Amino acid sequence: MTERIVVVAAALLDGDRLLAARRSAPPELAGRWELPGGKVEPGERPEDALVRELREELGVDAEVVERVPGEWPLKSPYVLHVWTARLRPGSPAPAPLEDHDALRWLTPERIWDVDWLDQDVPAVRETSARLGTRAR
Ligand SMILES: Nc1nc2c([nH]c(=O)n2[C@H]2C[C@H](O)[C@@H](COP(=O)(O)OP(=O)(O)OP(=O)(O)O)O2)c(=O)[nH]1
Repeated sequence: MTERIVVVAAALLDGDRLLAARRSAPPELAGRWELPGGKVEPGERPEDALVRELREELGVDAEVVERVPGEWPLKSPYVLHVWTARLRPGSPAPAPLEDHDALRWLTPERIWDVDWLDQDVPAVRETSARLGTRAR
């Protein structure tokens, strides 16, 4: 059985707005939008991996809030886990430092304005449904 590797991604929130990031690489993913994050390293807690990735990729100081239940398959052997997160007080604003060339804060009604990676669509749908439910 192939070992599966977890990619942790953030539903980074500012109030009801969600951050979307446009990939700049590799070529097959470039130009499409994703939830920022990356691979969990061996022995690393997923929450720590996410905080590390958000610092490296966006230059932010973030805290993880909670896991969005579910697991979505990516290109084998990767699977996607999503956690909600928010910026800590005093954090710099996100900037596309690595892997991305554009960022957008999306309000709930704008969530489908960007061209999400196909494999991210179910994860974004589940995340936005849960956020919508909680807000009501
Ligand atoms: N971060 C992230 N990666 C995703 C998403 N959807 C998706 O298919 N991927 C893929 C792209 C990559 O093949 C893999 C993780 O990529 P990554 O490039 O962000 O991870 P990383 O920073 O740890 O990678 P590396 O450059 O250090 O190897 O998962 C998503 O929403 N967020």
